[in-house]
Amino acid sequence: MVATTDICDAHPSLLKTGELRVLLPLFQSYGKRRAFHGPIVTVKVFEDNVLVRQLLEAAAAAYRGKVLVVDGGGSRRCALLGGNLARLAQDNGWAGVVVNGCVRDVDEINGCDIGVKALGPSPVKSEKKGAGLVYLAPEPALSVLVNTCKLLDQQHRRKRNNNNAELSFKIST
Ligand SMILES: O=C([O-])CC(=O)C(=O)O
Ligand SMILES: [Mg+2]
Repeated sequence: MVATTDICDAHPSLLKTGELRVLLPLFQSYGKRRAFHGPIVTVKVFEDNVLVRQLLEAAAAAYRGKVLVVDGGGSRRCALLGGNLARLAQDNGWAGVVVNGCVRDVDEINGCDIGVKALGPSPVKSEKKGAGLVYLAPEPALSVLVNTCKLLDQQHRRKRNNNNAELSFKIST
């Protein structure tokens, strides 16, 4: 595994242009893997984790080794991932999950052989209405290293700019 520090040192120009960006040190580590990496799949939700479950339980070969980025808008009012979802992620071969939001069942998540980064714990479960968006990566070859370093935003931005890559999954309330 390449250290994220070494990636930053090797690419100062990319850091300047913003093509290489690092996570702010806001994330806590959960799960057995503190460091993990992989191409990302991004789901955007707000206080509702139905789409997160749909992705993690899909058992699709295409998701093996990938990192699920859950853009939960930074809400700390409820959890978007818990022990059951973390176990699904592990069993279906995801490398890890990054949650811009909270997790619950922390002891159960810590028993899973995946990496999870999240803002913190919340014991409160989320809504179950199924609102949100899933973004598919237009460049599946673009990998990310998730430790303290992220190419995630870059990929996320490209996806936002590419309408074809944005799949409206299900919006029903
Ligand atoms: O059901 C949820 O919202 C999250 C949860 O507790 C789990 O994954 O175990
Ligand atoms: Mg639970």
